[in-house]
Amino acid sequence: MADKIQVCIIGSGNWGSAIAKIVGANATKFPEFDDRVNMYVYEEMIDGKKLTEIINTTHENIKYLPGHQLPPNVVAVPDIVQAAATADILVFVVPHQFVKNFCASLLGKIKPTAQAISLIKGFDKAEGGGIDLISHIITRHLKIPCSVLMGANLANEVAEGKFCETTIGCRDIKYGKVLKDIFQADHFRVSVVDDVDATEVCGALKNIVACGAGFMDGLNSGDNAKAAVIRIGLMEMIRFVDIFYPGSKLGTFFESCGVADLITTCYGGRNRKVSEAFVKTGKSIAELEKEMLGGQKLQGPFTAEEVNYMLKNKNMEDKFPLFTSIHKICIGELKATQFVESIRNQPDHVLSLKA
Ligand SMILES: NC(=O)C1=CN([C@@H]2O[C@H](COP(=O)(O)OP(=O)(O)OC[C@H]3O[C@@H](n4cnc5c(N)ncnc54)[C@H](O)[C@@H]3O)[C@@H](O)[C@H]2O)C=CC1
Ligand SMILES: O=C(CO)COP(=O)(O)O
Repeated sequence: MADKIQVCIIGSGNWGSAIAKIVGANATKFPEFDDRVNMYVYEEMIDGKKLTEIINTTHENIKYLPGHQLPPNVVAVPDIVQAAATADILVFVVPHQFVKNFCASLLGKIKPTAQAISLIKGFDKAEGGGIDLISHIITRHLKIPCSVLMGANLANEVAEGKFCETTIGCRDIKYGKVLKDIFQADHFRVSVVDDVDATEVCGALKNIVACGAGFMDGLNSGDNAKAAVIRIGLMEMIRFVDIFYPGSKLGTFFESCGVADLITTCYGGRNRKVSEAFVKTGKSIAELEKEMLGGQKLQGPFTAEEVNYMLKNKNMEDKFPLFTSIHKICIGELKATQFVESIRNQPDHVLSLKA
């Protein structure tokens, strides 16, 4: 057993639970993997019962992915160190605001040979006025390599077995093959690329654009206006990568992590849904997140804030009018009705990214 690859999933929200269905099934299907997959669950009480106990007896995460059976070899563990201690692959899938705390708990407690993969869409503020990629935070804190998996992957649809594609960004081709084995399914098709940073940045930035799409829906501005937000959003995503992650490839935007994720999130995602309600109800985003998402977390407004923190520090807000106005609308500095006006004039930009 000891020579088999052990996988641990860190996180058990909507996406964490959906991906556990695939990872759990693949762990039993391929002989190189240990059957048992530990899933770290942030413990909470539901109707007087521990969520971990509910998952381990009913094999259903009744709070974050109700109505779906997890494979019985996926074992819910409330102690993160115990869950991860012997793992060879650590799958990070928690809302991005919590990742640093989890890394701190794991420091020095994991196998030094372990590898990580982040499914987390978001950034963190870095010292000195910039932003950090989540995979870089994981690598820096835990001193292990970290790949990423990003794509047009609304969790409920993936859990229902509906077809989609995804992108794994991995610098080591041999290891990319192992990751493909543990994540790919008939309905979940994996492409592996080596453009890791751009893959991750796409996943984070599209959540900001989805808020803009939701504002347009809330304003009843029509499909053309929403399409304009998606197009301008894509251009700002490309510009962002071009400026801050030079050497990335334009082709990455045509993978699932790019255009496809942008489209699905702008139509079917939580960020879109809550942003529409924000415009229609006048309630705050935090209030609506609580009311509408049953404990699930929004990433877009935080990401908009993190990106704005960097753009402001670099005096570059005017190069990214869509990202900037979405942030300002989220924090109440700009009215949603001023959204169109704020994105009417787009800056010129000559790309240096190559296919
Ligand atoms: N849900 C989706 O359709 C997709 C989500 N993602 C990304 O995956 C990441 C995780 O998202 P989800 O699994 O959907 O999570 P979620 O949005 O369902 O969030 C709930 C999770 O947060 C945990 N949590 C709540 N409060 C906490 C606290 N104080 N400390 C630590 N953990 C706490 C809960 O235990 C639960 O596991 C995000 O970055 C998201 O953008 C990526 C693709 C699809
Ligand atoms: O990342 C997602 C789909 O790929 C989910 O987006 P939301 O967080 O907006 O639901």
